[in-house]
Amino acid sequence: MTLDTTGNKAPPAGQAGTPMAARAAGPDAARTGSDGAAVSARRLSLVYQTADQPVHALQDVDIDIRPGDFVSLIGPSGCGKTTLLRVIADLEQPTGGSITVAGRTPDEARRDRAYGYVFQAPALMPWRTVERNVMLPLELARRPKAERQAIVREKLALVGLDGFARKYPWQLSGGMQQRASIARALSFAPELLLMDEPFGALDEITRDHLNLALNALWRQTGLTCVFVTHSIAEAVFLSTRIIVMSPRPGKILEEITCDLPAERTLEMRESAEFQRVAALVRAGLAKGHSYD
Ligand SMILES: Nc1ncnc2c1ncn2[C@@H]1O[C@H](COP(=O)(O)OP(=O)(O)OP(=O)(O)O)[C@@H](O)[C@H]1O
Repeated sequence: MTLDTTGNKAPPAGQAGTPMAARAAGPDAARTGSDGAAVSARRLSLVYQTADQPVHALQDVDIDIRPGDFVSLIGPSGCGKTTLLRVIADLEQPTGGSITVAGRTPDEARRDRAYGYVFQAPALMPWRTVERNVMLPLELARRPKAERQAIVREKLALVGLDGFARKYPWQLSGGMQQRASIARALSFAPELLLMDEPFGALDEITRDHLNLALNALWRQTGLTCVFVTHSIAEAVFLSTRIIVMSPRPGKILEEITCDLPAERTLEMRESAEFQRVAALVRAGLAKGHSYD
């Protein structure tokens, strides 16, 4: 199965390639909390202490993300999108409220390698080939060589990079580099994929391709995705739910459901339903601007 634009290829042996419903019911099912949530937060707050004054990056955030959801976080700069992602990933400690990641603390989820994290910049090591970049977390975890090689082959195929394993990052386009960083984030077969504006630096055509490819990957694997973006079109295209945030303090302003069919096509962007959801997101963002 590749991270292609059709989502219709057969999965290689051992890859979780069943449709989401089947995966959720099977032995491979994503682990969830007792309430069934992939991520659950109550009155989550985070105040950064700075030399000037405290920064309320998150205030009283309630969130419930179900397994298999594709949730986008959208909002103006400084509304706490990255902070929320980093709290889920145990990279920041909340100063108030509670959060669980598949029923665990973020610290436990990190130790269990329950999530993969994709940054805006691919952050690949230029002196390592693509396969050795994807392999790095497995090397650090001292996984046996044969196992590492099999996983890397599988993940590179999943993101449509088979044939590029021996290339160096600088020999790849920006979109391909980001595919490699997604493959690396998937190396421990996480149940949750956290992505912080992964396609923000790409040109529009490449971004369209990556959006189609990510939609196919999500449908094929049943991963739960939390995706930060500034683009209304990208949020609507990818998501089952869009969370609109506003700054000072960072808060959730609106949650908008996107009921488009799971398989998204570029043509769908012209549809009345797509436009309707985009208008709701735009209106939500406009409300947030009244904070300025
Ligand atoms: N380490 C830090 N120390 C102090 N303040 C911080 C720190 N990290 C973020 N902030 C502040 O917290 C607020 C939320 O930042 P955050 O990066 O989460 O927002 P964001 O919505 O992701 O913004 P952007 O869209 O620009 O990436 C901002 O006011 C930011 O300046």
